[in-house]
Amino acid sequence: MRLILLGPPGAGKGTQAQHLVQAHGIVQLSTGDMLRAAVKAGTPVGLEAKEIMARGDLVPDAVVVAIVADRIGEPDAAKGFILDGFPRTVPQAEALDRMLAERGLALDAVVELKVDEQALLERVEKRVREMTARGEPLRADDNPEALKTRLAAYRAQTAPLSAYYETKGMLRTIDGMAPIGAVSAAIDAVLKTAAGESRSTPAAVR
Ligand SMILES: Nc1ncnc2c1ncn2[C@@H]1O[C@H](COP(=O)(O)OP(=O)(O)O)[C@@H](O)[C@H]1O
Repeated sequence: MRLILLGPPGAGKGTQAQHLVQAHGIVQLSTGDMLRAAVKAGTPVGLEAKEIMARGDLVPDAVVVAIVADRIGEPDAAKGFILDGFPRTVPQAEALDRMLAERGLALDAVVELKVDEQALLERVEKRVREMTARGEPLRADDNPEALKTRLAAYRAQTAPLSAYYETKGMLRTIDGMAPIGAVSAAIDAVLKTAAGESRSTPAAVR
């Protein structure tokens, strides 16, 4: 199974990706995690991304597209993957379509978590308070200023992806304000339908 999780920062993509990893035995590919690892390791990509990420802006498309193209070719991604944080722009979505087509692969679903903005701010503030209380290091972009920039980037560059996938008939929208378990159940229900649809498609028209 190959799917995309869409939703603004704090929508619960990471939490739901964890559930999907457990339930479906597929890997979570988080471009945010990959970029943070590159920053930590001080690789050329990390050096390029560091300041951009700390501000809350988007890393250039070419950089993330190259990372994802490499990553989906790894053996552990062969059974399927959840893309978390990618694509984030229409050009990234187009690049993803091309790289999947080249490999003869297709997406099963695009799942969008809908949440209201006030709740997002509260969720991110809560995450920061909890991490601070546990003595865990904060992310460089876990501050009010960078969060504002991340939300603005989401609205301007990522929100248009809903229409992009809606037009392709792939978008499934889920209420991300429901309790965690209810959101997971709703995602599972959507994926069952998506799997049923692809099974019922005759091989000849695939
Ligand atoms: N697909 C992407 N395109 C461009 N930049 C990205 C992408 N994925 C991650 N990033 C960079 O990494 C940062 C953190 O991403 P992520 O961990 O997904 O954060 P969140 O979902 O909490 O906003 C983003 O603000 C951006 O700078």
